[in-house]
Parts: sequence; C-alpha cells; structure tokens
Amino acid sequence: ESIGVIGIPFSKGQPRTGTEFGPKVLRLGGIVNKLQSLGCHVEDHGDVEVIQVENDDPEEKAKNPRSVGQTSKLIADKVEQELRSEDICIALGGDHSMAIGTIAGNARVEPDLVVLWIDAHADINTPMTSDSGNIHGMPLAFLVHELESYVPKLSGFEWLTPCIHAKDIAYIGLRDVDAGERKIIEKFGITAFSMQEIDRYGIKEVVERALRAVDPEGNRPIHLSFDVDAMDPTLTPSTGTPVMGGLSLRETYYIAEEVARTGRLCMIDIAEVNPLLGDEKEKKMTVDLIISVIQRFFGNRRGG
Ligand SMILES: N[C@](CCCC[B-](O)(O)O)(CCN1CCCCC1)C(=O)O
Ligand SMILES: [Mn+2]
Ligand SMILES: [Mn+2]
Ligand SMILES: [Mn+2]
Repeated sequence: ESIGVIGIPFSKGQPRTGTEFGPKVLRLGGIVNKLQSLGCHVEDHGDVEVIQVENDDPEEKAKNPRSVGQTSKLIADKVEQELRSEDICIALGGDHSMAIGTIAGNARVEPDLVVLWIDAHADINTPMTSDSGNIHGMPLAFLVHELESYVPKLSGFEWLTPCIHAKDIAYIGLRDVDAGERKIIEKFGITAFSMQEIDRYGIKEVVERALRAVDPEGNRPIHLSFDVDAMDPTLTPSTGTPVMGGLSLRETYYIAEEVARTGRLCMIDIAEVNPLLGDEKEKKMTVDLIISVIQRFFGNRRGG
C-alpha cells in the first residue's frame, strides 16, 4: 500500500513548548526510510501550515481556540487531500488536538470510519468539563454527534461539524480519566478498555473486544489515534502528561500487529511527542520506540 506522511508541528492544544518539534525528531529518527525498508511506498508530504493567532483569548475556558480551530481546518483539508491519493496517511504530531483535524479530514473520505483511541487519557472533555482548558484534552468532544449540543461553537471552529458517533470509538490504555469524561463515556456507552481491563483480560482479548465492539462486521476503515503517553513512561518519557502503569512495549506491538492484520487501517496519528522533555537518552528512546511501534503497523512482524 502507498503511505503518505504529513507533519503537524503544533503545540497550542496544551501549555508545554516542544510538541511542535515532534515531526522533526521522528523524521530525524528515520521514520520514512525505515518504512521504505519494509517495502512500503512512502512519500513525505511535508508539514501542515500551523496558525498562531494574536491575542487568542480563552473562550468558555478553552485556551488558544482560534489557533487550534484554524489549524485544525488546515489539517483536515490536508488529510482529505492526502487520503484521496494515498492508501494510508501517518500524521506526525504535535499535541493531540491534531486529531480534530485528522479525524474530520479522514471522515470526508471515509465517512464510515471507526476510531481506536490509544491513550492514558480519554481526551473527551467539553470546554465546560475540562479542569485545564487545554484543548488536547477535548478533541473527541468536538467530533462526536451526541455531544454537539453540549459543546459551544468556539471561535475558529465554525468550519467543523461532528462526524463520528460515540459507538464508533474504542479506547485502549486509559488510566487517567476525569469525572466529566467518565460521565460522558457511561452516558453514551463508549467502548473503553483501561489498563485494569488489560490486566484482567490480557491484550489479546482487549484488542479483539475493542474491534468487535466498533466494527462487528469487520468491514469499516480504522483511524488509529496513538498518544505516546499510552505507553509506560519508562518507555516514552518525552511526553507532556505521563501517567505511570502504561502499556508495555509488547502490548503496544501487539495492538499494532493486530490492527495491521485487519488490512483496514487508513490513518494513524502519532501525538504528544515532546523532545524538550527528558534528557538526550530519554528523547532518543522515546523516538526509537515509537518508530519501532509504527513499523509494526506496516508488516514488520516480530516473527519475520
Ligand atoms: N484530562 C486532562 C489531561 C488531558 C491529556 C491530553 B492528552 O491525552 O492528549 O495528552 C487532565 C486534567 N487534569 C490535570 C490535573 C490533575 C487532574 C486531571 C485534561 O487536561 O483535560
Ligand atoms: Mn494522553
Ligand atoms: Mn453521522
Ligand atoms: Mn491524548
């Protein structure tokens, strides 16, 4: 299959400088040629233009709404364009607000897509339920039909309409979910496998149940949004909101290999890499392990 890589050097969905350098360090880590060496046809389509609006005052407590909203529109347009020419797109972020644009853009091409959200966090706060006002903790709230009446139309978001249903989402890796998010997950019956379920059932069972829940017929395109903080912080320390007790390398490889096996993966987000956090060794480990995970989505199987 043909793979298109785009960079999203963006950080305004959260307060810590550094996620704007995520695309750069993943490219320097060799992501493109490591995928080409697997026999994939990979093309790097450069970076999305990011918008930094002056005096971007908070709205409904959400921070940098205009910068995030206007950048998300450019992301959606770029992803839509990519997916009309490539089989698969990998978006290198950037903070997780990037998923507003990547999912909106993907849904224009694949309206029947399902979302696997691999993350320590649920990222489904509304501006009102958020305790931080950081939009990287809200992306799914802007995308889900069932939440439309709960989410105010922020400046910069005029272009966006919800494009997925709550039942189209499955979480894997949760271990830091806010009270408001818990209520939303329960109210709308969103499929959610926390680290506790992974310990109880094992990763094989969790992946099977997650896929069966969102795509019982096994025929829907998969958008996989990977927050590197889903992995244990001993593996990916260079990220802004680390939470102990995360996915092992083997569990993460297993998720990638099983999703690859469906043959229905259409888009991957790689979110929340922050190379300014941690020392050189931690940065290198974070980047190298993420690249090794990405390779597992594209046929690099442990069994050869
Ligand atoms: N839920 C949080 C974290 C969001 C992380 C975004 B991700 O997954 O893209 O990295 C946490 C809010 N809050 C922080 C202080 C302690 C209680 C939880 C929020 O800010 O909304
Ligand atoms: Mn997270
Ligand atoms: Mn719909
Ligand atoms: Mn996230």
